[in-house]
Amino acid sequence: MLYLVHMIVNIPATLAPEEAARIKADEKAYSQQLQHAGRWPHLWRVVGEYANYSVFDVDSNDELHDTLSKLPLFPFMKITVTPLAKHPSSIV
Ligand SMILES: O=C(O)C[C@H]1C=CC(=O)O1
Repeated sequence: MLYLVHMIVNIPATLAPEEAARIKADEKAYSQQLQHAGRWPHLWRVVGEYANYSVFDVDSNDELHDTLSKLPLFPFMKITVTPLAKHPSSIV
């Protein structure tokens, strides 16, 4: 199942810079692990924003929720999920 996910990151200024850097490094490692596993096939930066549009390829709503809630930046994100279905005119 494919899901379009919009993530907006808002790290509070009160978080220590070293802690923010550690969380971002953990986030990068976790996201690359999911990308290598084929679970996160698209990750695109929104130009001019600390935000991304991603496509996740997972088996269920529960798996997506579990995956997203384990993101190290999850406590600092606003996430919007759009489930995707095959378009009848699509040739792929
Ligand atoms: O930078 C972001 O958009 C947030 C998050 C998504 C992947 C990653 O490494 O960080």
